[in-house]
Amino acid sequence: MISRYIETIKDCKLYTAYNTNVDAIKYLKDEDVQRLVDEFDHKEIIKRIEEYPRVIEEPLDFVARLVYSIMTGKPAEVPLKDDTKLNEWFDKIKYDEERMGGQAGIVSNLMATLKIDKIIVYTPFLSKKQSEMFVDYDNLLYPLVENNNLVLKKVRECYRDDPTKINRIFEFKKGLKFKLDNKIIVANQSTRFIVASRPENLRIETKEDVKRFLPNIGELVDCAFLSGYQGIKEKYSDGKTAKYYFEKAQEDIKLLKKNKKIKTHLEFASISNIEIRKMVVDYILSNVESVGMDETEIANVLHILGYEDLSNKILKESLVEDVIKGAKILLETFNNLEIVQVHTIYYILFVCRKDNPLSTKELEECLEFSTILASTKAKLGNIRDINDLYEGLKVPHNKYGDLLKKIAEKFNDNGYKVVLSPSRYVEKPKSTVGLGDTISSGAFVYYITLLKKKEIL
Ligand SMILES: Nc1ncnc2c1ncn2[C@@H]1O[C@H](COP(=O)(O)O)[C@@H](O)[C@H]1O
Ligand SMILES: O=P(O)(O)OC[C@H]1O[C@](O)(COP(=O)(O)O)[C@@H](O)[C@@H]1O
Ligand SMILES: [Mg+2]
Repeated sequence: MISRYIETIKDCKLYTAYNTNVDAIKYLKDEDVQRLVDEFDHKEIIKRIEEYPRVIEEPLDFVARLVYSIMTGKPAEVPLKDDTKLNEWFDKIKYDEERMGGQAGIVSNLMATLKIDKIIVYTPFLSKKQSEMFVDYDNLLYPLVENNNLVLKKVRECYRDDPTKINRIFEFKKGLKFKLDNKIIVANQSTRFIVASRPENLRIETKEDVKRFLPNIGELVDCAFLSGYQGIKEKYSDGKTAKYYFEKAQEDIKLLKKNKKIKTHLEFASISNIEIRKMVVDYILSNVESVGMDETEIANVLHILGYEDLSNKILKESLVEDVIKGAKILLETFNNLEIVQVHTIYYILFVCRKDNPLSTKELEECLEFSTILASTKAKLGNIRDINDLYEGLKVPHNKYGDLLKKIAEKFNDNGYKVVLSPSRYVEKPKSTVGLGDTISSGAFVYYITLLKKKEIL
């Protein structure tokens, strides 16, 4: 089974941009969280949770949002104010591990390890340390312009004198316990809380030299996996605005598709700034063929599109029926979209129009492959070799799987194909950061290669 999956994707050629960073990971234990909350007045933490800070401007904001994430069992990402003192406060924490982070970085390493034909990755910051986070395989290349020509080189040979962007990741396990204002808080889910650094001089863009060659890069690949737009700020000190960067990002997609109609995927992320979230929808979602997101993210998009009740219901009740309704709304709203992929703890879902060239069985195969990738990464912490996937395969589908599949099948009507694969849920995951990127890219690459085999690409 695994060898068949790997054989299927081996011809795929992928472009990915924009975000890479170093994830400094702290695996939180009960006593770490207790010590952290005890540094502050518990009543102040509770008050700050109610205020729901959308940027971490001081340590109390961080503690409040982390506690909220633990209480709700929901993954979250909150940007950190670009401030030296605040960074120093976070640097005092002893992290357990450093790893490749960012959608483009994670997807590059995963696909290079799975031995797909070619990955071209572009990222605006590429320090020596960052370049060394990439796996050292010949199928993973970086675009450079030399003597006015586009050249592709191994990423590790392409580093520049750039800063290294470090995100701090706080992983917590189901059952983690601490006391807040005399109440015991227990985590009902294992997940991660991301403190995302937002350096002022990091611009989510393709620099002019490489940008000129995007149509050539598009010709060299079958598809593009794009993400990192959550890192765009509303305003920069040099007067540039989010609008400026979103217009450029939209241009990039058009340039990639100029010479060859490649398929593009947007990987959504948790975007706390509502204006930026709206711009990702207006400029990017409206230009791609595929989108991947988690349950909270689809709820947030629906909110932007004016479906407040459905959005709130998804956030509160997590019903698969509502998520499917939401996915159909996205397909109705955006003609450009051909496939919507949503991942949650219990399932991974594809919703597409009835005329999608892949059969429901083929669509299910894409999802099945991605659940194995997710369970492997959750169990081992990382995928270092194709043979690791046998570990993921040993993890059974979760106990709600049959019920969820039956519900999803009911939505397979005249207009749509709805396909669901239950997750292979790892009870005690080694880590959870990057699982969403792993699932989405696995399903997307598999989808693309099946289209390619049918000569639709
Ligand atoms: N413990 C887990 N076992 C298998 N799959 C898991 C586990 N925890 C999370 N997942 C999957 O990963 C995504 C997370 O996606 P984000 O984009 O990072 O929120 C989750 O929806 C599950 O499908
Ligand atoms: O928003 P940023 O700063 O680009 O960072 C994105 C973050 O999301 C990740 O790519 C993980 O995403 P998922 O857990 O959703 O797969 C981290 O590695 C990274 O720290
Ligand atoms: Mg994600």
